[in-house]
Amino acid sequence: MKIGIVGYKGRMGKEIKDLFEEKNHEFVWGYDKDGEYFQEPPQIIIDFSLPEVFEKTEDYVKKFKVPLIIGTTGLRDEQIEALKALAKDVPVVQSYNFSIGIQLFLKMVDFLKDKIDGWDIEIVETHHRFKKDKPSGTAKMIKESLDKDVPISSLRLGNVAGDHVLYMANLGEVLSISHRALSRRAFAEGVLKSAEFVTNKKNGYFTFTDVI
Ligand SMILES: NC(=O)C1=CN([C@@H]2O[C@H](COP(=O)(O)OP(=O)(O)OC[C@H]3O[C@@H](n4cnc5c(N)ncnc54)[C@H](OP(=O)(O)O)[C@@H]3O)[C@@H](O)[C@H]2O)C=CC1
Ligand SMILES: O=C(O)C1=N[C@H](C(=O)O)C[C@H](O)C1
Repeated sequence: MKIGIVGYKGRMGKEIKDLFEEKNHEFVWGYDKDGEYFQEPPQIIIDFSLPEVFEKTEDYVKKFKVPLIIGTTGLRDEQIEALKALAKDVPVVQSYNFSIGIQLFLKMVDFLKDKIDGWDIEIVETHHRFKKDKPSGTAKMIKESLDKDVPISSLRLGNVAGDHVLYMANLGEVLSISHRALSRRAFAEGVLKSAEFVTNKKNGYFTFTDVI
């Protein structure tokens, strides 16, 4: 397929471009801080950028009338609503984490959440020093799936691709679930799966849970 990437010069943008090209897809369009790269219209747009770029992405998706895969974190409630409105016309896949491991993590949380009443529960996330948002989108997803107001601690260290740990403790024991992305490739592979998933869809709002 012919792909377009918003944030194509960024860490995730480059990883996604490399993976798709390895799989014989073609990068034909991009948007980044210094403007537009245009070779030909894309058949899909992938956005890994910043919340402030969202309205540009929305305009381009409408212009090209193509599916959108969006992994940008820190989106505001009204931007999520705008995505749902967009999904009436084109397929949209939105997730704050495109790794398979975090999907399994969320399933474990779902299994545990009604069995840990009265336990101390905390989330710790660690990311590279360049990450702009805090806490991570994934930590927020984990908190949301617990249905509890749990504290999140954020560490910004070196070049860590993405670590999330959920700690649960009573007076006698500590239980934890931990996920470590060893590189950004894990997220890019989830994006590729999502792109394949939307090819036969006309419209609809999906998360990565729907994809796998
Ligand atoms: N859902 C998931 O699985 C994952 C989500 N993410 C999320 O993806 C997003 C991108 O992460 P990452 O690739 O590390 O970030 P980067 O900062 O490396 O990439 C973002 C890109 O967007 C560019 N940019 C900045 N401002 C603008 C602007 N106004 N208009 C257009 N482009 C702009 C940046 O340019 P410049 O560098 O010059 O500022 C950069 O090239 C983040 O929200 C992150 O949390 C990351 C990994 C996985
Ligand atoms: O910015 C990153 O790098 C990451 N962001 C996502 C998040 O905020 O949860 C996903 C992943 O952990 C990497």
